[in-house]
Amino acid sequence: MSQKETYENPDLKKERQNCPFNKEEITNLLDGGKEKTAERKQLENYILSDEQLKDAVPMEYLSHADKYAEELRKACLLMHKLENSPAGQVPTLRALMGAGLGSAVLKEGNPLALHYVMFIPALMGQGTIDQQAKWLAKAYNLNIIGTYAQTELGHGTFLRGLETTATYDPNTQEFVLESPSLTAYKWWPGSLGKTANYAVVMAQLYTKGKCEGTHPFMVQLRDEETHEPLPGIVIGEIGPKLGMNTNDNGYLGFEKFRIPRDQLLMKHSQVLEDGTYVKPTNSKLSYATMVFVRVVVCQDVTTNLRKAVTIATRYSCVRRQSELKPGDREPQVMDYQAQQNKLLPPLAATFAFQLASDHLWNLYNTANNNIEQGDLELLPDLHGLSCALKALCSSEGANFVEVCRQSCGGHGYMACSNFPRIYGQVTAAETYEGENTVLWLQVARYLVKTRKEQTGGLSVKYLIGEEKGPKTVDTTLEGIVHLYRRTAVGLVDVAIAELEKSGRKGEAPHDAWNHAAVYLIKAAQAHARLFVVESFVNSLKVGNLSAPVRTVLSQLCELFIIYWLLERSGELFFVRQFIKKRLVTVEFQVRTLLYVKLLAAIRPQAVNLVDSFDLRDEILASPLGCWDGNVYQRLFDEAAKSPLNQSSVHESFHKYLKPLLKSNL
Ligand SMILES: CC(C)(COP(=O)(O)OP(=O)(O)OC[C@H]1O[C@@H](n2cnc3c(N)ncnc32)[C@H](O)[C@@H]1OP(=O)(O)O)[C@@H](O)C(=O)NCCC(=O)NCCSC(=O)CCCC(=O)O
Ligand SMILES: Cc1cc2nc3c(=O)[nH]c(=O)nc-3n(C[C@H](O)[C@H](O)[C@H](O)COP(=O)(O)OP(=O)(O)OC[C@H]3O[C@@H](n4cnc5c(N)ncnc54)[C@H](O)[C@@H]3O)c2cc1C
Repeated sequence: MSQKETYENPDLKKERQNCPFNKEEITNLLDGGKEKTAERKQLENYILSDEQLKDAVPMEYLSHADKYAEELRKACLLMHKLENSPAGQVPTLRALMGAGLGSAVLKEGNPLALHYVMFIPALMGQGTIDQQAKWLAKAYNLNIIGTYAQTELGHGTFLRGLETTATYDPNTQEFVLESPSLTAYKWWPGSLGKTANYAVVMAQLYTKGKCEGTHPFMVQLRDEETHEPLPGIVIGEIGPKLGMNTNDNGYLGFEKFRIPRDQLLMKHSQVLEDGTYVKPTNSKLSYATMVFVRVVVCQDVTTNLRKAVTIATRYSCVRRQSELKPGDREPQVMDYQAQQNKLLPPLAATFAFQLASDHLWNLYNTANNNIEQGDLELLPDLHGLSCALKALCSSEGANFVEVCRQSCGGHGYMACSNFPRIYGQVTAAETYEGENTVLWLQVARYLVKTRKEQTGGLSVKYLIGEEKGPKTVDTTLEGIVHLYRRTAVGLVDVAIAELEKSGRKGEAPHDAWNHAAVYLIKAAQAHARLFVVESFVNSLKVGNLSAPVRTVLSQLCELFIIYWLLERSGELFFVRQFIKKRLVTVEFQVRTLLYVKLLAAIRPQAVNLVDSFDLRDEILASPLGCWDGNVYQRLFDEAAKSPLNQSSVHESFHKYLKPLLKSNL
């Protein structure tokens, strides 16, 4: 490992003995190759050895404003470090923006994140070549810092309802930006409060008296020298949140603010000098920046989940509690089947989510290249799959992180355990970039359409034609995947039947849709799960894995697939075959037996598996999860940092408590 200490907790030491597989092989697999692992380690050494990037005191003890200033200081320093990075600028940037290395330095959130995650992608995806030539170099050189300002106080989900207007004035060849009401104020964009001086602003485009829908505009918000908001721009920060508190999410209002015509980002649609509007080939192309971020979110949630699982697994092997066998030494809590039931499914999920995210990333790149050439064929499948996996990884991820926290008992509730921050980040992803329920309904729309019209992209091919495959209990991995497929098809058919029933009752399509929402969401979720389990199973068939690694990954795969099936066993009733043959009970019993066996089989490798994630202590940032397992000493050391422990009696005792004690109430 990268950081062997002199001390090693004896229980962890024992866990690490006789590992049947080569941990490095899994590390390389997750990094994308041996060279990538070496590059990552070199980069981590380069960044994490810099004393100026370390926190003098834990962030929790700083004020809201001081936290922001401190994270901004480090974020800027990180940008300077890019120049001499041994890994090169692009890979370094990627590592610094994610939940891995970046979060070791910027624990509370990166005030520059939106610039890289959305502003630059929006310029690239929405700007013409000329516009990119004008702005991109400045953005890459950090001469300007931008954000993506779409959501408003009154509307986030319903983009057609956005109120900010951009009205073309052909006399001056300018757009006039206006926030016509309080609810029209932009509200939420990251980096907007204090950091950004530019933004891609989504506004309703009006020209020749007609509204043409929401479009992206490049807008300067602050003076490039003084950083003061420009006249006509009202700007501020929205205040503390559940997490990500140094991302300075902000608000923004426009008071008849004018920008030149060529600051409408015109790659897909244009407004000519005389005000003539030129339509895009597909009106949803202006939503493309969101698609990109949904893809990235899946990867980020997976990294965060790996951190949570590593912390909880190591701690569970150090922690001894209660009595398993009467009279014996207290066992490691990991030896309770109940604890394995908590921690091994999220451990398996980290692999499942990574493989599915890799698949999505490849689809994104292919689809995006095609779109650049004017071929939009893959767009519906990309939209459907990115919505499905973003919603699935973030919602399951947040639940799993919470289970990891609970599995650490009281100590998991400490801020220093790092669970609050990890949870704050993962649960945010349930809401931003498309609220999950709303995304499930987008997925359902695609599924219903595919099933009814019998045409659709690769991820929904199974909905076309009659399903084939075994109809009885089949305990092979393929057999279980087939069960997932039949469940997904069954749920889509039930949702369609509901829609048709409402239609026959005379309900309008929008009402029928609303009244079938429960079924539609279930169908979308079953579809997303099918995709994840299929990716997991298929990826084990290929690849150059050694036999021991293949064995442990297959066990994790099987465990994960059965775990979900048992969690959702009620949904098996939607498989027609099962209602007739009453096979659900048999399924449930057979699978539970297998599941319990797998818990026991994987338990001895839990620490070795999380070790193979190769997450440095600085990235885990938790006394509970450190490699050496010196949990209690580290918790004590953390407590010593509390400002309340800097004196034996706090001054407030004399001010408040002593008078109360003496008051004879
Ligand atoms: C929910 C929808 C999709 C609804 O849009 P709509 O125009 O009303 O569309 P509809 O009538 O339901 O569907 C019409 C059609 O448009 C398609 N479509 C919808 N979105 C896309 C897309 N992105 N790509 C490709 N196609 C898309 C749909 O599939 C429909 O297709 P169809 O008619 O069925 O063939 C949309 O409004 C939306 O995406 N809302 C979510 C808002 C969101 O994601 N905001 C993100 C703000 S930025 C942020 O949060 C950054 C955080 C980052 C950080 O802090 O790190
Ligand atoms: C940490 C964080 C960072 C963010 N960063 C940015 C940013 O950088 N830029 C930016 O522009 N925005 C940003 N946002 C805003 C974010 O994208 C929106 O909050 C998100 O899209 C959800 O929209 P909303 O807040 O309007 O929720 P609402 O849509 O009001 O959701 C409220 C409830 O209504 C339900 N609902 C809404 N519509 C439907 C429907 N059609 N059918 C069924 N149920 C429905 C939802 O499921 C939810 O339960 C950020 C948000 C957060 C939390």
